Amino acid sequence: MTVRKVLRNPLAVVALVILLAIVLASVLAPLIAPHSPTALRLDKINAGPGGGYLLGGDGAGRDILSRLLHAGRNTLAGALIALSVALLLGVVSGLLSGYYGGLLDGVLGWGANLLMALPTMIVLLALFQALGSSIYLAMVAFGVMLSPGFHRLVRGQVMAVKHELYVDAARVSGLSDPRIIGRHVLLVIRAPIVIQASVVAGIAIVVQSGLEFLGLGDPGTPTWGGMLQDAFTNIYTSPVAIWWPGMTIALTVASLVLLGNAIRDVIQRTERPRKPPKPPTLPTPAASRREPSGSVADRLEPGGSVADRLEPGDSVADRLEPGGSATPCADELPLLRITELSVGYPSGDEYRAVVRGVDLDVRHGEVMGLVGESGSGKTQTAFSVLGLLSPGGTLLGRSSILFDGRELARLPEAERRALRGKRIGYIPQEPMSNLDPCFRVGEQLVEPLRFVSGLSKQAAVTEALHLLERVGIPEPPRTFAAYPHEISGGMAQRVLIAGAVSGKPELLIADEPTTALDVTVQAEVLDLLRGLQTEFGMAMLLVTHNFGVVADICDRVAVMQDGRIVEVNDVRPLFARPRHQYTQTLLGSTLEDSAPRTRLEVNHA
Ligand SMILES: Nc1ncnc2c1ncn2[C@@H]1O[C@H](COP(=O)(O)OP(=O)(O)OP(=O)(O)O)[C@@H](O)[C@H]1O
Repeated sequence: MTVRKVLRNPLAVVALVILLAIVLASVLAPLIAPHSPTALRLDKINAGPGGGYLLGGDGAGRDILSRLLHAGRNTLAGALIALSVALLLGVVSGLLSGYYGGLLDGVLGWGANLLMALPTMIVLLALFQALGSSIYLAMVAFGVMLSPGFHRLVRGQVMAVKHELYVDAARVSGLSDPRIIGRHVLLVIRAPIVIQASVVAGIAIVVQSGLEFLGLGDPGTPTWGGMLQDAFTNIYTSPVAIWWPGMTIALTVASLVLLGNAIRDVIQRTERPRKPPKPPTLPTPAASRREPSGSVADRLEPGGSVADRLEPGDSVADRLEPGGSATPCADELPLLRITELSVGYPSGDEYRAVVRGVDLDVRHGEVMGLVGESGSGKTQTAFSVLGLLSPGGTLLGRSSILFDGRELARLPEAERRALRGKRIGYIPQEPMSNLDPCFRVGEQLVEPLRFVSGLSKQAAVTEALHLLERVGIPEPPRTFAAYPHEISGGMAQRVLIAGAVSGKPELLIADEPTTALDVTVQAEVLDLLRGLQTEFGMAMLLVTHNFGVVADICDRVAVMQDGRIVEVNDVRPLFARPRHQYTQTLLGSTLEDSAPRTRLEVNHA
């Protein structure tokens, strides 16, 4: 597909043809060169074209055409060596620096700066002096000297994309760092790498030829630079001879840069195919591992949706049916026990605590709401459980997060990653930004199913289609084959919900899962979440600032203010008799904002 798009650019086609012709002619030199590159004929010294020498003879009476072809092999091989070394060192070190940062970034950055500070030409001349006249060795050294350019470019690009939500989403789904770097990061930054690579290849040819023009390099090996030197020496006797190596070098370098530009343009173009390829067919229920449990549409009978249940005259407390709270017996060990959780970020010489001594239990199979105004620390609490605090964020003091009896606060990253996506699922706030725009929806579901849940490719596709159907996507195969920009926000959130429950987690963390959606879709998504939670028996920690959402879906609720939890209670008594002044104020202000809720009994309780 990319090749076809590149070929639509006429300049790129010309560049490609020239480059291919030069490379092919060089590679096939032993077969197509009319003479040996070293054969001498005294009568052809500085001779013009003719007499079997198509481009004439050089200062020693050798066939210029044959030498030009053989020289191409050596010069292009030298450039390839320099480019490979620069790419390998620069791209790998840039990826590691940008992705991991910290000390590694410091050390690699220092190395890159040191290399950049060295005068390239002088280092290469010293190398020729010390190691002899091998141009290939010089090109290895030149590649090392060029690698900081790639390092800086890649590091900057990685730093720009590594905090994209879809990279976080890949991390939350439990994918390993090498996989995230290779698939979600490297793929996005390949365009600038391509253009830089074409420029570096051109520079390598020019520098190599320059060194040979100065008389360095092996005089016995034909090269374009060596030919330039010979022609320059005889410029008054045979002025045309300098054209051939000069033109060849200029054409090769120009073609490389033009082609690199065209490929970059194609890669960068965000345009997606209008018509997606034939989507996979939905397997029959009999072939599936799980019985499809009916679409959301089936389950949303008239009056059955959350939206339908919200009558303007209803109070929130009324909507909570007696017995709706699934409070397990008190002595059961909770699935998640957070104690004395404090999270701090560096501020000057000390840490500024944004979560301060939070104690919170989430029991097996219950939905725990975490509410509070913006900035109260809800997301930081949830991210502490996921192990995904922003850089600099640290658990302070005696923070403890026990998940199913395991201490997460001190768990090595590899073991934490094994929990994410599998035993702890996550649904983010902004559905669109959490899907990688470069991949089809289906691929983004299949990937964690294969690499986190260990399914075969076919089984993962089957499972992904069933998940899409389960979360109420009307035509799963079509959505499976669509790119994120081709689906609506509500559909994207359903896709992310499908991804979050794909590992059948015991705990689902949802951070404002309905905030970015319009009201009707919000209600459907809440219905879906409740349905999935009941079906899979998952516990859920639901971060929200919306008491309506709490009333609809939560069993218990914890209220956060300024990094602390000020009140925890079952939903019904909390709405009926809020104990803490802050809860009363928050509840009051929420009710004032919302017309249907202004007549709630709790407002006057
Ligand atoms: N990377 C960071 N560096 C420093 N402080 C941060 C960082 N991320 C969050 N904070 C601070 O942590 C506090 C709590 O943020 P958090 O995102 O948990 O709030 P929240 O209750 O989830 O609010 P919202 O609903 O707006 O997301 C805020 O004061 C915020 O400024």
